Amino acid sequence: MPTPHIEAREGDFADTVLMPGDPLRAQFIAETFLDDVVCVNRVRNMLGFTGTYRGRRISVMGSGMGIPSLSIYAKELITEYGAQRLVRVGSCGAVRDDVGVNDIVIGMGACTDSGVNRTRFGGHDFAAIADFALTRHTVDAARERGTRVKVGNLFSADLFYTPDDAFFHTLQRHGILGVEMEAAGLYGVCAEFGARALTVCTVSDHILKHEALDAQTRQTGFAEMMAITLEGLLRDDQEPSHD
Ligand SMILES: O=P(O)(O)O[C@H]1O[C@H](CO)[C@@H](O)[C@H]1O
Ligand SMILES: O=c1cc[nH]c(=O)[nH]1
Repeated sequence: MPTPHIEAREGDFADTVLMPGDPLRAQFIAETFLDDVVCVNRVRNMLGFTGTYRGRRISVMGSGMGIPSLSIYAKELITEYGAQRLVRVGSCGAVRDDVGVNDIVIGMGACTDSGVNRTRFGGHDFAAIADFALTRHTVDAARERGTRVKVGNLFSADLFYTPDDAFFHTLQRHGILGVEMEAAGLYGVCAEFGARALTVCTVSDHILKHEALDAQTRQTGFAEMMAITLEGLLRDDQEPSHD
């Protein structure tokens, strides 16, 4: 059962795993939002925890940065530990005028410059999309809390330091809500191995306006994103249809 990257034993993970990029954010989420928390992975310091949220067993584990790192963990969580729902809870950069720092965006789809989904999909374009019911339940949870979220396309970049700034204007023109580095990979892995996926991000910086949150806030400052994600999962438990 343990893999080269995860030391947990069978049953240590819940069927639902939250995946921030930052393992210290995973620890913060576990300690802040979950009860009865147990640490289930320390390999490579990619911290993983299992606890309960309002009585519902939930795990949280870092994915690392970028699609290759996330793909290893997501695949193993599904095929070795039985994960059925993987929700990335990340940070992203904005390019649109109407998306600002601290806004919450939900990745209904994710474009990418990565080749991983073509590799797994016979060389063809793969439409990397979130699970619809999970998306709907999270949006409903946000509405009930009075929290505004934007739902649409993310862009999952291989390079954090994009060599050509003009590309950000292309992303803006195409309505991209946020630039991050994992969602398209998560959606591809979950499609291939049969799990349901969603990405919820808090905007940590505006790339074109040169505004940014500091590293500490990216580690511990995303409470509202966590609240709507966790409440969305409880709603999804009550109506788990794949509509
Ligand atoms: O804050 P996280 O969840 O790591 O997400 C974003 O931050 C990292 C880059 O700084 C990338 O992983 C990107 O996707
Ligand atoms: O990947 C990321 C994350 C936050 N901000 C960015 O510009 N890119």
